[in-house]
Amino acid sequence: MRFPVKKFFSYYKPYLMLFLSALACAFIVSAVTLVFPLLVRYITKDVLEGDLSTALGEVYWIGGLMLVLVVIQNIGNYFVDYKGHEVGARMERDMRSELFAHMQKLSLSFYDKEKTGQLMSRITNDLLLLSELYHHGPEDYVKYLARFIGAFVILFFINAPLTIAVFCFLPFLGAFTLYFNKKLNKALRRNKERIGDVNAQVEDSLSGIRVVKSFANEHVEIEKFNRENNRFLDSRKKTYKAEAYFFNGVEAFIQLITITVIILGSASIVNNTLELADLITFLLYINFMIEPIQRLTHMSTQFQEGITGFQRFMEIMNLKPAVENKPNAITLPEVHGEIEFKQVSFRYEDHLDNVLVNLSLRIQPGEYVALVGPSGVGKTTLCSLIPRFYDVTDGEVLLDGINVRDIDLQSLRNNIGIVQQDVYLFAGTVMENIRYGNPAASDEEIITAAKHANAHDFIMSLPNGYHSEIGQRGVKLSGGQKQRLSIARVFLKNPPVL
Ligand SMILES: Nc1ncnc2c1ncn2[C@@H]1O[C@H](COP(=O)(O)OP(=O)(O)OP(=O)(O)O)[C@@H](O)[C@H]1O
Repeated sequence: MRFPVKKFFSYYKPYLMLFLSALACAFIVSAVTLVFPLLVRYITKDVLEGDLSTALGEVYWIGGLMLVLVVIQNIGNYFVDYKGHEVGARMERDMRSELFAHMQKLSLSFYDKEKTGQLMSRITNDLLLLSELYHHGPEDYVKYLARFIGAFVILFFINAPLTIAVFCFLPFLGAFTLYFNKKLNKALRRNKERIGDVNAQVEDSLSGIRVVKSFANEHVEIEKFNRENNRFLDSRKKTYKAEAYFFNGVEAFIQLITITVIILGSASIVNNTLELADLITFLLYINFMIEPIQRLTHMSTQFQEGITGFQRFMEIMNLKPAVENKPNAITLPEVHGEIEFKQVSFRYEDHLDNVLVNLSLRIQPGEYVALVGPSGVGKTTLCSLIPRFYDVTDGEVLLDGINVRDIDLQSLRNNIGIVQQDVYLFAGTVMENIRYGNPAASDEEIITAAKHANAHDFIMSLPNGYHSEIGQRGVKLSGGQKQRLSIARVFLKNPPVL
């Protein structure tokens, strides 16, 4: 996949002014920092080696100036830390909302394949790291590039040969960094997949906690979890190994540069081509040149983490829902409810066998139909084709004579109600769960729907009646009670096709 540069930067757009202000502050802070060694040089070279009777007064002045610079630096850093992070957090919020909205649009065939825990990991961890890159990345580049270039220019004017000697190390350091970047990218990507697996395992084990307990299989779940947890550890160990090589390699380069400066600088003093004050300044500025390179390692890790997070984000964003609206899809007028299957064949995936083959069936409005057959023969599958949870492989499904593929999805599904075999209720109150069938319904309508579903009596016996909390997935209700609520939910929707 080519890296979508335009898309990557598009998330800055709403916060451009704030972001640019933070960048400007980062630049000012760096520029101010560069002044300090120059002031030290001025004191050691010009003030203390000049007329000592006026020296102290001048030192006080310079000290005062340094204080002012410190204040500017701190205000700038405060703005960068606070507003810079805010920009990153806002972008992260936007992307998370976009990703969640996109996931909601993806078809069931996508969820058949993906693990919920993995998806949760993408939407939480990955974006967190990406937001770090979004605000720290450019800030760090501006900050350290300004320091690096500033220090290089100043050092060049102080002593060109010594500066060039230092500079000669940098291409090697660059090549070294590039080599490890690739390794780290791979390692960080693997880490993300592994933590996703851990999440998926937690999600699976905890969702099925009742089954786990009924089989007294806690040890099995612990074993499965530990397997994933250890795989994550192994993956992180590999990352740390690569990082340790990388960080220490860079450290060695830095020490080599410092030693070179000390030796060459001392030799230059002996040869009278450099003054001691200049060597001190040199050593002070060397840090300004080295620090960006030192940070480069951190920045490249941050960069890799952010970029892999973005790539994983785009992998989902680039997925098109398998079932989509056609251009100019029809919004249904009043629906009578005639359903026709015309020589329908269906398989869940290309490599799987057909579940339905050449099936034809017509259901008249007002007709009740029961499909009877062995388990797994395709009864649920057949029902799933009417609201287009999946599209037929061959043939067509018609609602009131219109191919369901030509109907606007929202309009189609608004006219169909389904009580699933596996009842799913949301955490919340009884009232909220029934209202899910029609968010605009009044309390009276909800109570009527509950009465029709034979749920009113048991609801009234709950401690808070319709306002009773039913727990995660309705755990506080019996199986039959859950089914009645889900029937009430569909009655409230009152669709032409049930
Ligand atoms: N999401 C899916 N992906 C792949 N295969 C599936 C999927 N859902 C169902 N199947 C397969 O399709 C076949 C038909 O399943 P379906 O759920 O329609 O059966 P059913 O007749 O409703 O069974 P039951 O009476 O047991 O509920 C089964 O062999 C099943 O394994």
